[in-house]
This record gives sequence, C-alpha cells and structure tokens, in this order.
Amino acid sequence: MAVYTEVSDEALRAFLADYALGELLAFRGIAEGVENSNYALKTTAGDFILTLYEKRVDPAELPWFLALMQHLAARGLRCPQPVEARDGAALRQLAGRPAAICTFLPGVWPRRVRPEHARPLGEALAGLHRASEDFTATRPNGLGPAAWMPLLDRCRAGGDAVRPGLIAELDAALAAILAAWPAPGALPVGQIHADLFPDNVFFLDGPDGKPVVSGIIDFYFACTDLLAYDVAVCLNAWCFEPDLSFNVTRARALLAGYQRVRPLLAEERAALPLLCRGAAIRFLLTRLYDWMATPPGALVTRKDPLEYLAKLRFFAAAEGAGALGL
Ligand SMILES: Nc1ncnc2c1ncn2[C@@H]1O[C@H](COP(=O)(O)OP(=O)(O)O)[C@@H](O)[C@H]1O
Ligand SMILES: N[C@@H](CCOP(=O)(O)O)C(=O)O
Repeated sequence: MAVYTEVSDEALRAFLADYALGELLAFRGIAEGVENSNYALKTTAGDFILTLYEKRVDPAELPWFLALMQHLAARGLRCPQPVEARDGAALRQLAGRPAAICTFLPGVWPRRVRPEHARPLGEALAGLHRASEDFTATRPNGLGPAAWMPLLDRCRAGGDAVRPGLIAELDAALAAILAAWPAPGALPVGQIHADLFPDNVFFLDGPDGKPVVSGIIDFYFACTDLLAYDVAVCLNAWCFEPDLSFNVTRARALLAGYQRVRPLLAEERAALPLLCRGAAIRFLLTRLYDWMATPPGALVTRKDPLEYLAKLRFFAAAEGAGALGL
C-alpha cells in the first residue's frame, strides 16, 4: 500500500483530457510508499506518476513542493518534474483530492544498501543543496525540533506499551537534544529533502557497473532547514546494518561524496553527532505515533519505531564526528 484513494478509469480519462499527454495506455496503483496515493501512468506521450495527496500533506503547501521540484529539475537534478496541464497549472483535483502528474524516473531503489551506493548518494544530496541555493521561497520544517515535544506528548499515553520505559528515555534524550540544538544562524540553512531514505533514491548501473543515482523522489517533507541535518538524516537511514550496527565505512563514503560537492564547515562537522540524534528522534517519534495510531489490520505497513531507538542510542554514545566517519 499506498493507494488510499481509488481512481476510476472514467475519472482518470476525464482528468487526462486537460493535459496534452496523448492517449491513456495503462495505469496501476503503486503499493509502495506510506504518505500519498501513487499511480503509474503510461500514455502515448510516455510514462508518468500520478499522485493524489493524502493525510500529512497540507494542500496549501503543494505549490511550494512542486515549484521546488521544477527548480531542481531545471538545474539538472534528476527528480520528478511536475507536468503542467493545458491551462499551465500542475496542481489539480482528482477524486476529491489535490493531484499532480510528474515525470517518471528510471531506476530502482536499493532493497539492500551496498557500500557503492554511499558515495553517489552523498554527491546527489550535496547536488540538491547546491541546486536549490537560488530557490528563495522558504518553508518551515513542520517536523523540526519545535514539533518533537508535541509529538512525544501525543505518544505519552501508549508509548510504554510499545516498550517499557520508552517515554522516560525519550523525555531525557529529547531534553538534551533540544538544549544543545544550534541557535538560528549558527549553521548554513537551505532547502533540504528531509526524508532521503533508500526508498526515495533510485539507482541505475553506470558504464563501469557501479551504481549511479538516476533519481530522487518524494519531496513532500522538503523544507528550509539546516543543510547538515539532511546529512544526518542520511547517516541514520543509510549507514546501519540490518543488525543495527553502524557501518562507518559507508558513512565515510557518504560524507566524502557529499564533501566533494559541498564541503561541510567546521561548525557543521562538530554539530553532526547532535544533528544525527535529532534526526533519529524525529523518525522515532513519527513512527511511534503511526505505530500507535494505525490499527494492526490496516493496509499500510507500519515502520518499526524501535529501529530508531537503537540509532538514537548509538549517536548519543558516539564520541565526536570522527566516530561517524568524518
Ligand atoms: N517520479 C517517479 N518515478 C518513478 N517511480 C515513482 C516516482 N514517484 C513515485 N514513484 C513510485 O512510487 C513509490 C511511492 O512514492 P513515494 O513518493 O515514496 O510515496 P509516498 O509519498 O506515499 O511515501 C516509489 O517507491 C516509486 O516506486
Ligand atoms: N522515511 C520515513 C517515513 C516516510 O515514508 P516515505 O515512504 O514517504 O519515504 C520513515 O522511514 O520513518
């Protein structure tokens, strides 16, 4: 899953009549993802992705996300490019939901992350940061530090049933993170992806057989925040083994790739362990909330919050940025 909103054949054909995309040849719901409903479309003009925006996405913010993707694609970043209808609007309505069509990206996301993925990933992340330097519209991070305590409060009643003692541990961890969080202006800020997990990065094999990034998708958590926080999200999402041990070789490659394109400042390097703790608690909290709010029989696959408890503990114990591969 995720197809929350069903689209009938007739509704889709009527919707497509507003576009210059030729005839519809095929369409199917895509099971992956958790946030929005996605359909793969094939028309006589090519392959596309139709997204119907669901729960966490505020319709008022959609123009910002779509404009960011347009901007990045125009600067050569491989990301979905919103397709405008004949009237020039990319954001429309379908089946009662806000909806948009974007270009389809080739490649597959890595089901098993290999060391060779890390360097191109780091380069692509820094490329995204560079390409958005002149995108001046801002969007606050709705899941940034200010949101973490309210999220924890919403998990308070049921959190210890997920793991005894969890809420007390998170209270202490979060207090320490928030007390140390960089003050405004202390670190470089820009447009960040904020959810650059393996399922949001597609790869193809390059001419030498090594993976190259063929696309970055899912910009619906993107926002204006600390650039190094995006690096911290990637260290969380890409650099742990299935047994939750940290793979420092992979982290080193990721950071080297990133720094080849955008060297980190000394202040960013020093802050990295703290930013990693922040990223760990952010994903722990949204997963914990979803875990408690999603009935066990629901069609969407719940993600394990305790995976991020292990990561949080690792980063809290890590001694300086050196332990993270810097
Ligand atoms: N532009 C695209 N090109 C190719 N596949 C895409 C594209 N956008 C989404 N997908 C497919 O849809 C799936 C879910 O997309 P995603 O944006 O992660 O959904 P969600 O926002 O619901 O988490 C992806 O794993 C991928 O298979
Ligand atoms: N990456 C987040 C969940 C967001 O899901 P996505 O399918 O939109 O990437 C997590 O792993 O908790």
